[in-house]
Amino acid sequence: MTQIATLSLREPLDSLAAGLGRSFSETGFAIVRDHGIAPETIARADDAMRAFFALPEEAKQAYRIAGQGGARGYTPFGAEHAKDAAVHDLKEFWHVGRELPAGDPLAQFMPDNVWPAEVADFRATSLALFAAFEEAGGHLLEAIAVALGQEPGFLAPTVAQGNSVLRYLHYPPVSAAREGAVRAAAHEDINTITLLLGAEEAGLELLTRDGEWLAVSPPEGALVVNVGDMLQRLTAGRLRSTTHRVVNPVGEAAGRSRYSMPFFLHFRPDYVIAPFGEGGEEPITADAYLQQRLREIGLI
Ligand SMILES: O=C(O)CCC(=O)C(=O)O
Ligand SMILES: [Fe+2]
Repeated sequence: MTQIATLSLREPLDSLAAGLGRSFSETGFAIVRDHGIAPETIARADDAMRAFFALPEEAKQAYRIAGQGGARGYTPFGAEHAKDAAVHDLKEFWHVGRELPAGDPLAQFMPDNVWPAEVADFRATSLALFAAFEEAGGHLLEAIAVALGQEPGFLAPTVAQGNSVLRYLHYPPVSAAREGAVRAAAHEDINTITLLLGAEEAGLELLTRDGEWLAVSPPEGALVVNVGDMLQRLTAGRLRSTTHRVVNPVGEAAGRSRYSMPFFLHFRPDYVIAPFGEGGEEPITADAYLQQRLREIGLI
């Protein structure tokens, strides 16, 4: 039976690399403990996120930014759908991006953040969580580089000033769900790697190589880490970007909201993803690839 490996970020780099490499080539996912993101930082972000989603619909809509593909601020219920899916996902979300210094040329790819005036702690706590995710992600990328037979620092320049996004996700109670719609339809993540907090609340499932859905149930506070399409492309498929979904709860849980916090760690927008290994696809910049994929999911 397929198992998702559980690893500790405090393990020596070689053993972390071996564990991640194996897990990412088998399931595309791993569970990571001791990730170093402070519980207080997570709790504060969780409070800020819940306070925002509890605002009246009109207040939230004020933070929807037209023409940006949901890159920053609020994206309402019913906007995003999985590639080729006929119905929209049952979720609303908020995106926080990197804060760039004034005049940075990468600003052409990365719009400014917006902040909800109604939630005092939102900005500070979100930026603290972004930084903590980025640090944990950097460590994971060192292990991934080693797993790929490279120096630990090999991937660091590819994500320096990367176009990473912190997503606060709210899936409302499903009693009013539309026919056939699920919280998040089967999809693959677009980015390099994803670090997810909050998946203790049931629903996340991955598709195994045998074509079976396997529930992902991390212990309290652990990270779920998965490979995205950009890393799969860079490694010519050696590391797998695995299809996953969030199914609707049944029974008593259907009346409850589900909240989660994925951090989509991205390459620099101008980084050229030139696959190493045999059978890779054409080189393409991370930004061109992102735009292509956002069109497919209805965000631009
Ligand atoms: O909410 C979750 O547990 C997963 C969300 C997800 O897969 C995504 O937003 O890409
Ligand atoms: Fe995902």
